[in-house]
Amino acid sequence: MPKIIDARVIVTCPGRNFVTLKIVTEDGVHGIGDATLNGRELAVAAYLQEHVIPCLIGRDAHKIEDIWQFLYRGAYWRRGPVTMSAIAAVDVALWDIKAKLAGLPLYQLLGGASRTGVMVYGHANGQTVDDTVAQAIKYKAMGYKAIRLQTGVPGLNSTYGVSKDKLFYEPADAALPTENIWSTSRYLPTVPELFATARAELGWDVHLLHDSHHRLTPIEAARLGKDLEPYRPFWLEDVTPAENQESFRWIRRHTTTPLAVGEVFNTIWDCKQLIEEQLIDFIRTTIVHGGGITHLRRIASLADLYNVRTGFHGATDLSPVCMGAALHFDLWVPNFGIQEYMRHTPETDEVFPHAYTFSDGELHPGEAAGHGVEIDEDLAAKYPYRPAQLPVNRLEDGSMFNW
Ligand SMILES: O=C(O)C(=O)C[C@H](O)[C@H](O)CO
Ligand SMILES: [Mg+2]
Repeated sequence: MPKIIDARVIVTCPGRNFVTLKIVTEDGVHGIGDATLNGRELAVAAYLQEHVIPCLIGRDAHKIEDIWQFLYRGAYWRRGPVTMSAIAAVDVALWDIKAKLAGLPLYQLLGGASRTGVMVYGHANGQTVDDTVAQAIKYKAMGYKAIRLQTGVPGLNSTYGVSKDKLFYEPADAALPTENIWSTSRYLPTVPELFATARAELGWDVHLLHDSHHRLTPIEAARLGKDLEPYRPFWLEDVTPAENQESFRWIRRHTTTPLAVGEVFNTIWDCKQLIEEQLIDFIRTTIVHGGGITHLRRIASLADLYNVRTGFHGATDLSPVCMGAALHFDLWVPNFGIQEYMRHTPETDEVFPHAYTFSDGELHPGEAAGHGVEIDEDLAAKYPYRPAQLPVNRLEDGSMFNW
């Protein structure tokens, strides 16, 4: 058996913080998994170091399911983003080892390729509608078949999804949370205007997406969904906070705009009702925050029964290790929808050399054995951890609000 003899956590900050777990077996094979939880990186690192790694030493690396069950079912305190990100890191590192030992790219172990490439969406954003649409035109010229549109809101100093840099977006911008101001009434009219301009300039031969980032009430979300219907969005994302899954019944009653939810979910229990009642069209929970490949397989299989497709989260805070693993999953999963792709900085790409490639609007995980992503530990050590937290939102009268 490939016995686990070592496991360690590597924290590095090549532009932003990433937490990576490396597991090593007796015969020198290693696997890596992403454990990054934006703004809470060291909580996951400590959970791994103090509570998980001691339980891994001496185990058979091939027993992925048993180790997953040990860490999830065996634990009295289950679920939650810290726990499930730690479990995901172990799970992905073990799948990486298994595929390397088999000499196969990971997607082959899942069941083989179901498609030739993974359609991704890029991020066009700008301070104004015209800026955003100009960016979207550039994305289309780069070959993207799907583009997310986010624009500044007149009267608000900053808006979710609008960045200074045009290829990267990093909201965790300070050691203590930056305070932003939010106004739903200022925001709501901007999105239909953005989509009307985008369709006029880009035409209909491209998928358009938008993220409301958990800020609307169900009835406001229903209004926005209806207003966007003429422009046929691919999806409208995270319209309301999803702790209350029943809210989506209200939205569904009013609009045919497809809904995507779930980047903040951690287990199948967070989306069970949404999927079983067919209240959503795309599930966004991804490998690193959802317990790894082993658990995402269960979520995707449940979703498939109800015509819900995958649309994995892929912002810059999900490391190239998560992206690599997600792409193997995407290439295989029967009910694939789309994959988010926000490019990493060149510094990050150098720390995490990877086999995945972009061409013609699609990513491909490559044919390297394992998930195809490595970490250069010497280079990683040159970028020490920097405290950074996500922003918070207040309404114009000072009340705390969802970010
Ligand atoms: O990419 C998205 O859709 C997001 O909503 C990005 C999130 O704000 C980000 O990943 C938080 O860490
Ligand atoms: Mg989102």
